[in-house]
Amino acid sequence: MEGPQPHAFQVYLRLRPPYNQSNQETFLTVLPPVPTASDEDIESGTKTQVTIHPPSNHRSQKIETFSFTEVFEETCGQADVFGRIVAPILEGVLRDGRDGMLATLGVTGSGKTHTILGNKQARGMTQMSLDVLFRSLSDRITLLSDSQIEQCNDAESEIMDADTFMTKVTSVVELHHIPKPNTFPTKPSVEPHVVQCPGPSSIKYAVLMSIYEVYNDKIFDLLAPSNAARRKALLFKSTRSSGDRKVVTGLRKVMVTDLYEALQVLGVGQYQRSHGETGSNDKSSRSHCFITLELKKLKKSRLDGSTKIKESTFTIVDLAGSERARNAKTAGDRLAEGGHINKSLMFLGQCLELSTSTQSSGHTPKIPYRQSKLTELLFTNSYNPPTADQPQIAAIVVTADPAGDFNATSQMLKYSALAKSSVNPRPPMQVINGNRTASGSSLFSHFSVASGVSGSTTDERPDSAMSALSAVSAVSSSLGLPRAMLSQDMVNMIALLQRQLKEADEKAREAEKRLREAEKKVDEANAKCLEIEMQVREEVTNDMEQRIRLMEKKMLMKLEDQAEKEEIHVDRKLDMLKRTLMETNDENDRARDMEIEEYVRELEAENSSLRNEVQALKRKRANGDSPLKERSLNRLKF
Ligand SMILES: Nc1ncnc2c1ncn2[C@@H]1O[C@H](COP(=O)(O)OP(=O)(O)OP(=O)(O)O)[C@@H](O)[C@H]1O
Repeated sequence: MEGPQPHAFQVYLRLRPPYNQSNQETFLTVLPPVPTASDEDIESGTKTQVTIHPPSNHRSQKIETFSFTEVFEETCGQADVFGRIVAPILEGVLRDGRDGMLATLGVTGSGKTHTILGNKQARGMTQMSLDVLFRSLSDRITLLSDSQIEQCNDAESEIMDADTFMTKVTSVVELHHIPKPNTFPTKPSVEPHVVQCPGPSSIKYAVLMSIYEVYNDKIFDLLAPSNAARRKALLFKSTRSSGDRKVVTGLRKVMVTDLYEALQVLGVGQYQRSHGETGSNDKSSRSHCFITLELKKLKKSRLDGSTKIKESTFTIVDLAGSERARNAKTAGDRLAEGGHINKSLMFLGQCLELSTSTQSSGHTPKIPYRQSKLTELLFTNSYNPPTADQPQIAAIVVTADPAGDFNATSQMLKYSALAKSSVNPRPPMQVINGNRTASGSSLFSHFSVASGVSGSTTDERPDSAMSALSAVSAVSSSLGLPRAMLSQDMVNMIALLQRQLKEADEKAREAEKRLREAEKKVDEANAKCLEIEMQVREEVTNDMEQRIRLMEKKMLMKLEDQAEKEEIHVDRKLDMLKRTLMETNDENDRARDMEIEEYVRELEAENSSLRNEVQALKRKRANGDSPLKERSLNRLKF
């Protein structure tokens, strides 16, 4: 079954300031507002184009120009980006009940996360959006009742208020990772952007916040904490109310009622997001993160008291950055993650390229967004399909580092720009006799322009055939002389030069055609290389996973073996101990027996001496001696 028609995006370019203030060489130049832009744009000075100049040692010296909805230069701050891009989207979500989406796309380290989440000093688009949202809704904010939850939840979501959520997560999420109010940056201010929500004050709003990530092409809930190894991937499917549009099911959604609660939930989501250190960024996002704010507009019917719920969603997406394994210096898990990231971004590139060419050409080709979870989510899930009276409001901010990786940045601009053109600069021609005087050079440039000798590959060039007559006129006016003052020799020479120029022009065109063909082949070869790189990455990943499983199995067997040996060893030791104990017991018994024998012997000796004594006494009595008397006499002796 065919899904809904995917949408197209407004595409902005944001350049990041240099990493350090030293004079780094940059390859991007922002062009002044162009006359082809609307009058309004020229007045407000909106810049929409950049050119990219390859480094001098690069294979191709083609200078390319890319057009965007607007280009934000290095000096633009978070407030500028918010005011120009995000505030209008929020206005559409809050005031008109439309769905909106904001995503950042770029090479790793180019400033995607900085734009979306800011840093310790400055807020990002998410914090500023939440601030505007709660300021605008102020006392209209409410919680959904149980029956309302049932009414609007058919995606198996687990909906709860912020207090319940915080008590559930504090046992899992380390407490110091949950932000405290005094740790939130409050700048830049969002003062001018409060939106007036239409309708009577009886209309209430509930805000549901969910955060999930696409990691290795699987969707994981970032608000449902669980052990990384046992994380359960969520399903992306159609539900009763979503029709043929798929939605992420089984998400935990938190009803937030103020900025503080929302920022705490955001903190938990960020704590659980997959990050890693790469050679290009010390805290690189290893997943695509989706922050979703669902606005439920509750309107009570005066007739039957029932509540009508209208929904609009604002989705903020922080995409992981594309990277070259060589630059990112990744290995193992990081390399496999990088493979998945690059693959999903390659599919996104294809879809974007097709959707922007659709915008400029007017026809609607099929966009292959079903190739990955990321493109499916970005192109269909984040909001309801557009209709004639409800066009989508979706923006992609492409972030670029003008002093970063030239190849990766140029590739990124190529597939995200709304329009592009290129110029192949040629080595400058020598003026006859090498005398390049001021008038000589202006004469030359006049020839070049008049005869269409420029490197442009666009269709600006007029027909290269120029009559000798007009060439003579052009030269005479360039020299500021009347035509009649030019000698016949000069006229002949101009005609000759003009013919040579025409031939050179044809040769140049031919060479240019061949160059374009060669470039096309190089592009195709690059795409093929990328595809092969993806395949190899996948094979390496699978191979590695298999090896790890095998190693785990071997290790397990070794451990079991070791445990068995340990057991036998312990048994033996026990036996020995028992024996020793028994032997010790025997020795003790023997000692005790000897003691008893000794004691018995002593007793027997005493017994026999007593018996002797008794015998002696008996004998004395028999002799008439009284032993008692003898004793008394003995006593008297003392
Ligand atoms: N416009 C900017 N102004 C000031 N600092 C910036 C800007 N953009 C990026 N940075 C800083 O550069 C560093 C890298 O930026 P960030 O993490 O946003 O890159 P990223 O594109 O999200 O990278 P990855 O894809 O690897 O996650 C951060 O320290 C960030 O604060």
